[in-house]
Amino acid sequence: MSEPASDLRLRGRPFLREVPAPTERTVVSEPDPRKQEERPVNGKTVLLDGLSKSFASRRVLSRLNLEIPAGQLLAIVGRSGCGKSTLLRLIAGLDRPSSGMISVGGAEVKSLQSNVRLLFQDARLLPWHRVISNVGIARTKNWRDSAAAALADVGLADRANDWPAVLSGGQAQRVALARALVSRPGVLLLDEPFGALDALTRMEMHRLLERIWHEHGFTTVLITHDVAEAVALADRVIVLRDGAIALDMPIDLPRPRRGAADTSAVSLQARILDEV
Ligand SMILES: Nc1ncnc2c1ncn2[C@@H]1O[C@H](COP(=O)(O)OP(=O)(O)OP(=O)(O)O)[C@@H](O)[C@H]1O
Repeated sequence: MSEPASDLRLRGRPFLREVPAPTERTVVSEPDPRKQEERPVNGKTVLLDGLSKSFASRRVLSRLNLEIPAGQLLAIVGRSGCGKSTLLRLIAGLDRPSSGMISVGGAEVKSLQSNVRLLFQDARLLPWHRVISNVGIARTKNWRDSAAAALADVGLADRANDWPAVLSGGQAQRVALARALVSRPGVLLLDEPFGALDALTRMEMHRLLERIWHEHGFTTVLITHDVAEAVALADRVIVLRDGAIALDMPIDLPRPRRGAADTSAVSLQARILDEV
């Protein structure tokens, strides 16, 4: 089937654009609803096929089958210890399944994937490198330019020469996000990335993630304990329980979303909580 002309045009767009001078306003700006259809397709499809994982005799994940289409923002919720981080580590290639298979963009995951990036609750910046060097840590060709563009994308161009120690928690997480974006990932895996942030910073980070995800089009898997966060951000929410998928629910709310002000969001949250 031939692709729509708009898709072809957008694929030609540079992934990390030069953006106007960063300000807090740039960072928290919401996606323009008029541009909802103009999404680039840079994401990779993630496929889990009969995926199981056990540690010694304890089975944590049991024959999971799941297709995450390219560019989708999927949230995974579930009780502590249900296997969320284990699943993310398997997708990233940090660990190997006990049985079954994972593929990213059609290629089986057998080791660490260069087009998959993982973000944790703590930013994990190297304290002996300045911010720009942390972002460009892979030292690819023209790393300084691409690191500066990624920092501008998260609204921190003016902090390039700071040390990580002087950043706030939210700023450090934005630097970690820039470091993930600089390699133009096909898949971004987020393991409770906003869990340690205060409520206002968390809301800012939600809008930042939504904008960047919308503009770049990578596939995103977000792990969260926070059902409201899952419904606010995701296209689809999965509940993991007893090593299996207990609920797989699309979130069809229009973007930008209004969070607590949206009564449909609240009823979706209640349905998810019933299954957790
Ligand atoms: N390397 C390991 N060796 C042995 N057991 C492990 C290992 N990693 C995870 N587990 C076990 O697998 C189960 C799932 O752990 P996991 O960290 O994936 O849960 P989680 O859903 O992410 O929990 P939380 O929400 O508390 O972070 C737990 O019982 C944990 O003890």
